[in-house]
Amino acid sequence: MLTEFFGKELRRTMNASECVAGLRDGVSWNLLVSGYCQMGFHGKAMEVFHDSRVADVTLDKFSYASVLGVCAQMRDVKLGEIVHGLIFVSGLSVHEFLVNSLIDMYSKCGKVDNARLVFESSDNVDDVSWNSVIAAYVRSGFSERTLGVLVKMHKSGLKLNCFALGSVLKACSACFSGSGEFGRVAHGCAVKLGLDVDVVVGTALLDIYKVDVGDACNQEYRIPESYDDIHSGNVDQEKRFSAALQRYRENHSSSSNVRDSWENNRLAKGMMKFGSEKNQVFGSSYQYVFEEDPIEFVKACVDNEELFSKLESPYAVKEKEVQKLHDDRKDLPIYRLREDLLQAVGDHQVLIIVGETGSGKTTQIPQYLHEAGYTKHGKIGCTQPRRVAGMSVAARVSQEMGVKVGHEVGYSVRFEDCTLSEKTVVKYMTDGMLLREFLGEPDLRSYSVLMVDEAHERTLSTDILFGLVKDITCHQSDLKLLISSTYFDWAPIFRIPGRRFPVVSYFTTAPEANYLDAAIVTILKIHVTEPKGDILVFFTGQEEIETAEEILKHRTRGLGTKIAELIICPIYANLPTDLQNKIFEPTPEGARKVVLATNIAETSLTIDGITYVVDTGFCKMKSYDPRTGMQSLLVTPISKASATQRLGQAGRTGPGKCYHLYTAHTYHNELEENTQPEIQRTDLASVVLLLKSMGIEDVRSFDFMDPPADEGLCQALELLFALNALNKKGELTKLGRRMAEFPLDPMLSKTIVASEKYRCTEEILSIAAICCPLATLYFTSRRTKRSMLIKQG
Ligand SMILES: Nc1ncnc2c1ncn2[C@@H]1O[C@H](COP(=O)(O)OP(=O)(O)OP(=O)(O)O)[C@@H](O)[C@H]1O
Repeated sequence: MLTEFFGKELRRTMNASECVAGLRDGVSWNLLVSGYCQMGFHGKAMEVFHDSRVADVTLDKFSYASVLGVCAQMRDVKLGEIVHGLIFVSGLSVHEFLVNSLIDMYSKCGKVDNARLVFESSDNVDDVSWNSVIAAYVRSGFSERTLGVLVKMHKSGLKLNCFALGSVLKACSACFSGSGEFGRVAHGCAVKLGLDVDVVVGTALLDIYKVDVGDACNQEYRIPESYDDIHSGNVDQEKRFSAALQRYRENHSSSSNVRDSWENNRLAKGMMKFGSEKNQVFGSSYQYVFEEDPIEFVKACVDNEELFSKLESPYAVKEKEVQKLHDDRKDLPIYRLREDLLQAVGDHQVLIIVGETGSGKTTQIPQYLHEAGYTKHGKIGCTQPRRVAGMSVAARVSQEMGVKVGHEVGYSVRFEDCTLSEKTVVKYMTDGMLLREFLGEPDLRSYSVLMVDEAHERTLSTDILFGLVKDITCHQSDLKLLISSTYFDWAPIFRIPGRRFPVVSYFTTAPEANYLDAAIVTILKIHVTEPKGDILVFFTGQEEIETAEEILKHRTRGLGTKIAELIICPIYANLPTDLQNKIFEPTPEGARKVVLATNIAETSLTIDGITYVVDTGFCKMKSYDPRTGMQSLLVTPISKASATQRLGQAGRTGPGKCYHLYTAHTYHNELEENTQPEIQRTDLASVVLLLKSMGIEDVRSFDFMDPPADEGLCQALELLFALNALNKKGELTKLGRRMAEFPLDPMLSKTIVASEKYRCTEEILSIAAICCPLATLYFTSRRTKRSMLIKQG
């Protein structure tokens, strides 16, 4: 009734968007989709179907079946594949009802192999499925395969319907030219099932016998005489079947063996003869026997002439690349403000720069300053909270400047210094590395500009840096300090409005119970339904990333060639650099890359081609309990600032979409504005040791942006005293100075220094490397190891 009502309503309005505007629940969407399909308004049906996806409504199996019907009628296999993907993702592919619709759609669109795959990979097939796949084979002219399915079906005890039987008989006539036992079997079946009186079946039978009459080699088929009681008009099934069998037995003795006849038939088909049949062929006659299913070949390379005509000179390619980089730089929102920015930097010693993520702060500002001559009297240093960001930004900037990484543009991260002291003028580094430089060069004389990037992340090192550089700028008027962040307002602010590419944000309608599952479903949904573009997904850590990788591999393997290839690239801090770099490799044509990342990929990292971002809404955060002295990593909801950063990753190299796996209500009401500064949730012993080694005696009066709790500071002082790093007066001891040289927890530093005395330094170094929380040792998870062992048997 409702459908009817909707039908009338549709007829009246004929405007999907009007109807959609009023839709509230899944039932209405389903009615509307089915209604349009049934009434033959295919365009409208597809419009509503598309709108339902935008509204993130999951349709029911009937709607999907209707849409598949439309795809079949429109022969639109691309759309059919998308619907197939949606069905798979929504877990509806177990319904035999939809299996049959899929087989039908693929067969009508000429994708018989896909139809077969659906049929073979489904556990829930019924006689309709068998009949559908037979019809698919016949439609595509695969006569032998048809008969193969028929035999299997017969063995499974399932019944043919009249359409499928008609198809089978057609296949017999096409395949065997009337020579086969299959034809007789099929005819026998028709009689037994009472289907030989059906118009479709009858016509097919006539076809078989027509072929027979024309075939001089095979005289074995004859139309069975009437075996019904003509006078009474009764149809006697038993009699029909025994009559058909009798004919079969009569002819069987004279006929050649079925297998022989089949082989002869195949041989005759596969034999290629040259010249006229009557003429003598010179030399011995060659026979070429072709395989049943020809192997398809693809041209590996164009011929030389074609190749040379297409080949561009390497110089032309290089020029094009340079031109593109040049054009890309001009497209950035910051480009219009270049002169104003230089003016502002000239006018103010400290400047806060506020701009959307991806507007060009990190890559462009150091270049503008270099071009304006700021590097004549010192370097430009730019700090990053993470090493991978420091390395990749340096690579990008050196590319844009047309120089080698490590020469004019370099980077310095823990364990890797890629700079030349006499040549490097633009230096990207982690904030921790700049802190280390303070130890050797307390006034930072070698720098003319310092840019503290991503300051809103409030890492421990960034906070300490602030206190130190603020102090230096008071005495050194020629050192410029730029702070890139939306967080601060204690200095003049320079704003860069606009984002290079738009990003559409989506929230879930209800909270997700399991964000890992939700992320997997979202990835698969994007993969099968959305246009070209790579995906970046944020998880909290290595273990989660590995689990997601395993599940994704398992699920996509199950889909075989039905979907495009999905290349999975994990990235987390402990992954070796060469494996981390895989995320930057270009995605091959026709495939899609999905980067599974921790918040390592949240800032300053541009992965070319990322169009979709999936934000799970959580991250792992360091937490410290001063009472127990225990440090731990806790899974915590991210801040709004983090969510904005994550979203920004989708619009760096093109327009994008960001799927937040939490509700808009959660975003507006439950997420903190900013991440809590690390200094307030960490063990302060190493901070105090570092400050002491820099000559800051009264640590409590240091200009912290957000001072840590007194309790934490006292505990840190006590620990350093217990380790003999400080004396009774709170001054740094000789041992303390040596300990401060190590970028480690003071307890580990003390252990290493003490190992000298006990002559076990080598062993202690190994132990310290394992204990260090940021150890670059690469562990595979227990799960991966277990699966490797299972594979090895
Ligand atoms: N490796 C790269 N490949 C392609 N494009 C890049 C690359 N690095 C940077 N870009 C381009 O330069 C733009 C500016 O990047 P940049 O890191 O300077 O932005 P930002 O304003 O500092 O953002 P954020 O605050 O998130 O670091 C990017 O949006 C992107 O279009």
